[in-house]
Amino acid sequence: MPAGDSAGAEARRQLALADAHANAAAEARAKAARFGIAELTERRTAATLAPLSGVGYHLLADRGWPGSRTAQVDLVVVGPGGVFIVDTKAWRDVSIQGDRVLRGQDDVTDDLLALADLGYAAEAEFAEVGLAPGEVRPVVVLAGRHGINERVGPVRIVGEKDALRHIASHGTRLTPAQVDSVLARALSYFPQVGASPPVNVAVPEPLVPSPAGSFEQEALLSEDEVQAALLEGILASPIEEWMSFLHPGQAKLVRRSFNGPARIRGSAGTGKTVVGLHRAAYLARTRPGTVLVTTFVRTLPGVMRQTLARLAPDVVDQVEFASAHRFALGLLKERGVTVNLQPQQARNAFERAWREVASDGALGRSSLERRYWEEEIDYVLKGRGITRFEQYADLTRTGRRHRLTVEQRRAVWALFEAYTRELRARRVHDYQDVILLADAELRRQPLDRYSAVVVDEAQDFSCAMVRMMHALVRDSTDGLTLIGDGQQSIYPGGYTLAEAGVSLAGRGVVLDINYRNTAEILAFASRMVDGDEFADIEGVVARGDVPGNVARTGPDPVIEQCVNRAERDRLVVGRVRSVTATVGTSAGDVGVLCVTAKGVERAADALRAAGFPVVLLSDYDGAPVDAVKVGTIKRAKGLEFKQVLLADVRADQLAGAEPPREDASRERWQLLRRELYVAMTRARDGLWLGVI
Ligand SMILES: Nc1ncnc2c1ncn2[C@@H]1O[C@H](COP(=O)(O)OP(=O)(O)OP(=O)(O)O)[C@@H](O)[C@H]1O
Repeated sequence: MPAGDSAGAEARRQLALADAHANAAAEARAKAARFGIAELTERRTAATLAPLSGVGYHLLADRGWPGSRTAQVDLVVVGPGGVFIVDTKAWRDVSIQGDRVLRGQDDVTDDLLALADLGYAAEAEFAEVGLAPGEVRPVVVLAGRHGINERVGPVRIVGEKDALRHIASHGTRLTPAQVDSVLARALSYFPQVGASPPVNVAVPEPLVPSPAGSFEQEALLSEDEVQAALLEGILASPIEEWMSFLHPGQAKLVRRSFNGPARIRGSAGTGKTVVGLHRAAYLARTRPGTVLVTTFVRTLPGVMRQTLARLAPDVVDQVEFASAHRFALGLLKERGVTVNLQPQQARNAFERAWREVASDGALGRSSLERRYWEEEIDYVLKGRGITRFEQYADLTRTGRRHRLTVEQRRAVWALFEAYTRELRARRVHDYQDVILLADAELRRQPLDRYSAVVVDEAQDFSCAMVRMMHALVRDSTDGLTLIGDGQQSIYPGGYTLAEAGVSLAGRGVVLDINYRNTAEILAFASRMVDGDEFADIEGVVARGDVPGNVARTGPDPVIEQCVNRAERDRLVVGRVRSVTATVGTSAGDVGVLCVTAKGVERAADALRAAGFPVVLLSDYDGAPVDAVKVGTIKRAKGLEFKQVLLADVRADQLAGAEPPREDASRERWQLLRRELYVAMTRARDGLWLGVI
């Protein structure tokens, strides 16, 4: 080969090599630019959030993405406000429209899905130590942006300048010990990332330029802004422990999926409502639509709403709270169905029907009081929505101890017909009619508004109420959660879920740690229901759940024997005075509970006369108020107080008293004892009974 040819070939080879190097360099530069931007923005986010470490937060940077060999999590922040999984995005022309995120014209919502998925997985991981699911928050920080604070699905999107305030604003939700336990879990869950792989190119090792100088440019937040944001968080009123940190069993139950209606039960104070509220928040966060939380007592939903507003402020607007009747009335109004609820006129209608067809007949002559027959119609017939005698003729009257003859059933039916005629003639409805109308309306035209329904104190619901709630979600996955305790049933009659068309098929969970009462209070209260058998909604005769664990101890309950009512009033006032004199108990921590409305009136008058602020439970909406709460036991369902006083108990109603022999009286006696059990188990620290 001529010399000129060889020189030419070498020149081309060198040129080709130069091109290859140039291409490699261009590629490396482009890659470096991408990483450089990411590094820069991530560092800026870390720098922005760094002041949080002064108030108890830990910032874990560049941790491995669990389950991935290469992906990284920019920043995991663990502190008093919970866990924040932070991903920084250098997205410029980004806009948020409803539940979608757009970059220019492109929909990039799916880019957030990986972070959302990581959030779900991390929730499960941290539930193992008891962290409530809502305390794990995926956050996207938009580099260079400010004035943004939006939520897309479970992901919060904030501007770079808003990130510090956002995290600090969660205040103190975890104690230092809980932060430590979550941190330990985070350190193992988000693994440390190893060194980067060596640069693999056939060129001399490139010199890595120092991070872009612009990093130190203008501070994102001024010193004052940082201080203000941190202070706001520190001053935020602390939440109660169980709002963020649960028993691991509870935390896992909150997230557990059931492929149809499910039931959570457990004796008083075992955290059923707590789990129900967390579950409502969790369901609201993880699926579109509204979650309905419902219960029987009219005022309880308001109280629960107040609690959820502190527990899960991010989703409280996606959860609707309504008593069964409030819900039914709302539905009927929405559908244009006329309903005229007039409880007093309904009572008059019953009175008249009784006089006309029953007082001189089989019912009037029986040994049972009129009230028994009234309840038969109210709970056994209308509570189920029975409309034909054949349905009643051989009905198993669950929970009704007294057997009825065929003649008596016929007489009940005649009374029922007469009562119904009277109601129609007056154009009025009773409480049960409201539910039956709504139930019928839902059958006529279903309602698809709710993704889930959580029923608390489900044992108070009638069969028709359960059917109505079930109709809202049918057998959908996690649609219906019934929470309750048959031992706390205080209304006559019963039914089985099968009658309501609901099948649990084994989807039941029992909670068995009592968090509320001292062992002394619980032991005392349990004597009220010792050996009590009741008809459980799952169709079995149940004995009541007994908690396996009661964590706290305290003084024995106090029983004061009073000679008359005036003395009892004085002693009630004296007891309230002495418990509110102790450190840590104020008027708002005291509940004075009565069996009768008259008792409520007396106690409230006596306390007011002694200068105590009083709020009646019938007016209480859960907003913190430093006044003694006074009300009937029925109104106190689901509530709790540090100190409870029972102000109108009779000696013969207390433990040790012999149950009556006659079936109907025995049934009533047991209902009353369960009511007293409910009242006593409202007490966290102290229980007092004024007995005549
Ligand atoms: N994991 C927990 N850690 C600490 N306290 C808890 C926990 N779970 C529940 N509690 C406390 O126990 C109390 C009782 O819980 P909750 O009201 O949910 O019980 P419940 O089973 O619904 O009671 P009831 O049936 O008697 O109304 C709560 O107010 C809370 O103070």
